[in-house]
Amino acid sequence: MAKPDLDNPDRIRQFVEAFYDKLLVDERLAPIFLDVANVDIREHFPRIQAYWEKLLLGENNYKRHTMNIHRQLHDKRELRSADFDQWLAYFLETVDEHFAGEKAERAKRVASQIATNMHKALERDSGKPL
Ligand code: HEM
Repeated sequence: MAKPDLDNPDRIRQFVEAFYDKLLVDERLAPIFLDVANVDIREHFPRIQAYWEKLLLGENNYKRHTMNIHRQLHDKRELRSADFDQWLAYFLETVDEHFAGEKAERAKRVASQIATNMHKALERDSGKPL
């Protein structure tokens, strides 16, 4: 059967759950979420969902400063090239495992672009390759 597209809030919620199933057991990335940032998943998930609803569905219920949040995180634990590569690999893998279509392609493109830009911005701030 054809995979669904990432085109409504319920599918975005399923995507976020499947993506974090990977992130939160990865030995490189899980400690960044659980120990460094000490995230409360009950607060974090709705924010990630709202973020992707904004980028994919044009909803306007996410109004936080994602770059500054990652800058603060980076000050506590440097976010390096290998971290971004692994984060993005799980993102692309999760989309491809469960979804297909125009929004699914858009999600992968946008995530790749933002990851690249975020990494470059952190490198610029720090004045060295990360
Ligand atoms: C090395 C790669 C990344 C790591 C390890 C990472 C880790 C984290 C962590 C630990 C938080 C929680 C921060 C906190 O609450 O203090 C967070 C928040 C978030 N991340 Fe990332 N992240 C990465 C890349 C990205 C990228 C590329 C995007 C976007 C495409 C993204 C989107 C978000 C969003 C939307 C939030 C929620 C911020 C909020 O509280 O409003 N992250 N990330």
